[in-house]
Amino acid sequence: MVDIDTPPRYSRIPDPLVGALRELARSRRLLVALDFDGTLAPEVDDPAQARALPEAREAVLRLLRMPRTRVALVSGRSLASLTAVADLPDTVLLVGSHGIELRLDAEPAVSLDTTELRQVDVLSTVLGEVADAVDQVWLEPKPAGFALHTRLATEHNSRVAHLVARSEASAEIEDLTIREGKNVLEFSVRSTTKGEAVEHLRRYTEADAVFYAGDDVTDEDAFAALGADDVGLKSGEGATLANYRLPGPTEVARALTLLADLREGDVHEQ
Ligand SMILES: O=P(O)(O)OC[C@H]1O[C@H](O[C@H]2O[C@H](CO)[C@@H](O)[C@H](O)[C@H]2O)[C@H](O)[C@@H](O)[C@@H]1O
Repeated sequence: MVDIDTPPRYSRIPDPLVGALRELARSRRLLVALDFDGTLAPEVDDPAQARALPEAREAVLRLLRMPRTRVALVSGRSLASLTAVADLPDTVLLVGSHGIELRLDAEPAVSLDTTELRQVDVLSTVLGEVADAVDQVWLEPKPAGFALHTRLATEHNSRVAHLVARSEASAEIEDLTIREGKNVLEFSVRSTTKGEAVEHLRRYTEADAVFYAGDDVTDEDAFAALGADDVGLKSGEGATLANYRLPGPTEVARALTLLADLREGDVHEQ
């Protein structure tokens, strides 16, 4: 068994979270569901350059090799983008575009109907005009929509781009899903949430307990889907429904290492 009192490896993890992870590690079937940006990977200006911290990646790889343990990445990124930056074995379950795209032990599939395809075209035009007109604002395409990035724009330009994009896109498309994230406004012609994704993953993996870690507003839907036997961990600042919080990806990586250590001890004892 692991001696979790050994400093300094786990010293930055509060005792209540250590206790909760210890309980979680004893679950028969465990699902570890993780947001990517801001949770496994520190935020960077170019989304293509984001990478999980080495310690987080190592913990994920260890958890992936354990029996009765599944690991899922639950991201707002498109599946293609998530696959590229995550660079993990095929045994990881992937949820992209906030639940629209799934890769669960099989080939990914997402097919938009003709109305949705037309709406994506309209979005491309409307949001493309906003991105072209405002300095340092750019569009990231996704299968069912776009992310309007404003990280490098001035605060004023960012606000203007968000306002104009929101109002013009909503005027063109009824029931458009718009989500605000960190320096990003996300537009999708299909509505799903990370909460629905976690529920789906729970059923799919037949998990008795779920660990979910995330940093952004869209992760709150996932935290809301957790039950009494689950553990929700917020990475960084901001209001949250999660029952635990750590300052950022460095500490999340530490918590994942602890979970892997505890689970390794327990799965071999069971
Ligand atoms: O659900 P996530 O895995 O957290 O994905 C949310 C969005 O992440 C990416 O954008 C964010 O991270 C970028 C890289 O650090 C950063 O430059 C950007 O400002 C952040 O908003 C990604 O590009 C989006 O598609 C995701 O929806």
